[in-house]
Amino acid sequence: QFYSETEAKLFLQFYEQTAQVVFNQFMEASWNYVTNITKPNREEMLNKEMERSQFTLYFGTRARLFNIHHFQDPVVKRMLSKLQNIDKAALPKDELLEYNKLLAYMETAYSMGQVCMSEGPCVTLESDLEEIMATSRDEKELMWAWQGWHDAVGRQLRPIFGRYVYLSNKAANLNGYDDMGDMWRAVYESETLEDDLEDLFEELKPLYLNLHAYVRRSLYRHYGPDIIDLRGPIPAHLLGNMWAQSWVKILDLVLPYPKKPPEDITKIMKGQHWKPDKMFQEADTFFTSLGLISIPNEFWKNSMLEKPTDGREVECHASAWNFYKDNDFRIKKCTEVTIEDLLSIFHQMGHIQYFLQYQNHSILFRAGANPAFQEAIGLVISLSASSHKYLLNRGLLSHQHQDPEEEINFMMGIALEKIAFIPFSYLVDLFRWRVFDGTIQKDVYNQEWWNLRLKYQGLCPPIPRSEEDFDPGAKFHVSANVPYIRYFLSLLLQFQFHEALCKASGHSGPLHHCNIYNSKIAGDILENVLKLGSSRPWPEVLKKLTGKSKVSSKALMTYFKPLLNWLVNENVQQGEVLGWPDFTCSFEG
Ligand SMILES: C[C@H](NC(=O)O)C(=O)O
Ligand SMILES: [Zn+2]
Repeated sequence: QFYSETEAKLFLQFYEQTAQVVFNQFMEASWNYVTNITKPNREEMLNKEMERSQFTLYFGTRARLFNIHHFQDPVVKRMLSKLQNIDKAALPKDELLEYNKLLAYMETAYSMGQVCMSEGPCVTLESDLEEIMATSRDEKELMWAWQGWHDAVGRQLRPIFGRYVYLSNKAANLNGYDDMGDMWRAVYESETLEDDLEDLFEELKPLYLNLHAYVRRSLYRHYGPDIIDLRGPIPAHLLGNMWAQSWVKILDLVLPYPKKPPEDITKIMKGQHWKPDKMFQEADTFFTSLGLISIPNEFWKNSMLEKPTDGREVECHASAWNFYKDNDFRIKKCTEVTIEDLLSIFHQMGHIQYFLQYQNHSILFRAGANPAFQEAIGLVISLSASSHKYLLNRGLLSHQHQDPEEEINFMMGIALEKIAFIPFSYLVDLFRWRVFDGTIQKDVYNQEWWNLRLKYQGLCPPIPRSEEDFDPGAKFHVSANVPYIRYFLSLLLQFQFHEALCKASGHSGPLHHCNIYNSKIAGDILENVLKLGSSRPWPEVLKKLTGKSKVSSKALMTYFKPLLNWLVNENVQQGEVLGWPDFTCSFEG
């Protein structure tokens, strides 16, 4: 029999009270594990995960008894429909336990990954290998670090990834989805998501192709014709980053006006004796300057802001944590004193601000309007925080103004982070969606990964890869079962938000000059959006913020227009070929 709407409301209240306790205990156990990877902590985390799943199964099954189509109250309907997706808790107990062990194995293999020299010490990803990828200009050394990491981690995931896919899809089917990719996409509540994404990517393609051609020329000048084919893809180990997803660390190689190098902000931070705490305070000050909420004291007490030096094994990949309990929000980050880490802290603090703003909502609505909103908040603030105006008035730059050439150098720096990221943030889930829907079978996982890396990013593996390897597994989010399309969408949303907030704060002039620091008007608009959590459909929330309800590439294109003009002019002068008609990798001769 079906229950009335009144009974539904009582049911949801009961859920509310019990959920906080169960979720809090699970978060505590997970936190204890990733900040101290030991067997006992792993067991405890698996236990609490099982308890949470039992809880979700109990309430999810009962939520399905309500026939919400007859209900009037939209909030009750939205809450019940969220409750009805019970994700992996739908699996039979034994398979659920196997699945949780698989997930823990994959994420731990990544976090404990290291590369050992033929004789002597082993090095970890954060920050030894990332440091090499960022600073070495020796192709052979870069090859060693790249291959070492991809072999060490990817090959551990290869044998079990097929089973992970099978169990993921079974869980998705038990929730009424075709496969896990279908379930991941459902969170965006859009029938046309995949087409919209493809359209957006096509709109951004000219920007990426021009940057790719320009950077390829610079790398050609440094590494020569044996390594770089001016009509071909770029070897993936030369871009300053283990996954070639951000190219900021090779700015020195690609600087448009090398006679006017930007000031080294990392050096200035170190000269001013910045410490991780000060970096987090800096971000907190930005948020409070907008009239938003300051981070509570618990944050400082409970967070892990630096890599421990007591020998503990930890998961270094930065993340923000909600403990569903009075003001307990934390960040886990192996912070280094660098400008990149300062901006990454703005990103993580954006998550914390969202947690703070929606903490009085029903637990079912304590999420971003969609996952891309969660990622975009911190990025919007860091767009202002990376502006010349902000850095100057915070004493991190000393040159009073930027001449047109210095401005192009500045925009190149931002482009190496944002434009380089376009194809990578798009293809990671393009790959996984096809693995989940069976288009990509496990005997061709690696070559299909590299087909996408070639097609969208114009990259090649630095050395021949085989089906012994599993290179996508060398990326955190694949090992940690974290969807990725949210980063592609947040790339666009952050510029839409930035443009709207800049306009509201009274900014005039080029978008890349805008800094919303101290703007209470901008803060007020942002607060009204963040407070909603996931209680309203995200197009409605987007319209509240920007006046439009669709994700659009327009604001990003506006921001980079001056640089695109410069790039097109430069590429025409150099007679560059856009794209990679020679689509073979250099080692293929
Ligand atoms: C962009 C994404 N950021 C994050 O995980 O916080 C990444 O690191 O790949
Ligand atoms: Zn994030």
